[in-house]
Amino acid sequence: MSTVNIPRLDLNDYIHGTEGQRKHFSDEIGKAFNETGFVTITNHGLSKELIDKLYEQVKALFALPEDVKLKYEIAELAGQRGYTSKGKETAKGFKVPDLKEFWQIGQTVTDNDPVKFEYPENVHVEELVEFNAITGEVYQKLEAAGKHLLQAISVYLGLDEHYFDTNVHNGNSILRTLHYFPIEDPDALPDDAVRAGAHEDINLITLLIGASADGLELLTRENTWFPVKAHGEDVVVNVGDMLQRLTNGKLKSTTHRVVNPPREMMKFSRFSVPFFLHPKATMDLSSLPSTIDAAHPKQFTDITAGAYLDERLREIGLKK
Ligand SMILES: O=C(O)CCC(=O)C(=O)O
Ligand SMILES: [Fe+2]
Repeated sequence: MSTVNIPRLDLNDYIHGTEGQRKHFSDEIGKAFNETGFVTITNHGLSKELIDKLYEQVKALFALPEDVKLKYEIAELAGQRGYTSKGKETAKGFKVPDLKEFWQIGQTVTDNDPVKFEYPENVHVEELVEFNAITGEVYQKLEAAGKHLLQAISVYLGLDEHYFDTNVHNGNSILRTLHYFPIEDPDALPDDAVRAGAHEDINLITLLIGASADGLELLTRENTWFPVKAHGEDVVVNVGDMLQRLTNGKLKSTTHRVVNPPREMMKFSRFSVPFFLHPKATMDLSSLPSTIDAAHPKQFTDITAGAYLDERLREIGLKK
């Protein structure tokens, strides 16, 4: 099995570091995103206490009776807010849906930005008094960490450090809390049913809490699957398709999946919480001219973030 280098980087080095530490951080994240598309991050701004509280809430949410959860599955929202039940999302190219249920939380605009009229309201979980406040706090902290990461990436790409700032401010990011449910009868599973089928993320970058649980794997350039492991509370960050398009493939949106556990572990749940960092719908994802030359011809058609998201949600079955 080939080994993959997923560097562990300290976000403090970028936010509060010396010029040398900041440059080192930008170089390392850029190099990793160019090679494997994945890094792990420490000092991301989420305390262990907040992460523990988050998981308490997430476990309580999915433990609610099915009929209560179904109250919060609202077809017009295409899974973008509230609950999405088992069997709804199917990775592109797969026939059998993923073995998961999830809940999504979106942007809260607190200033006068007219974009607020474009976003649906978040869905409030009446049964859990702390759920919305805690997930809201996690959303803000991951968004803040994500903005710093994009600044470091901008420097690596030779752009202004604040290139992404205005598009990410009040962007269409999504916090997804995920439950891979227990499989009571593994023999009854269709052959190709998995927790999360091989896919690439749609957005700019993804920040994932909970990758310390087994199961997440990335596809190497040699076409082998490699397990992604994170220490304790580290956040795993990977490139999504929007950043890959913008950089004409210089930064790689790496295929990944969540495999089923060994048979004796099938009766246990797995939880994880990815934050999909999206820009505003109006952001132009046309590849940067600096990433196109004779050796790297233009690979993607020009499209805005909003139109691209729409296309992708239809492909995975969330939007009709
Ligand atoms: O659950 C995980 O570890 C990863 C989930 C994931 O890749 C996704 O939801 O896009
Ligand atoms: Fe993913």
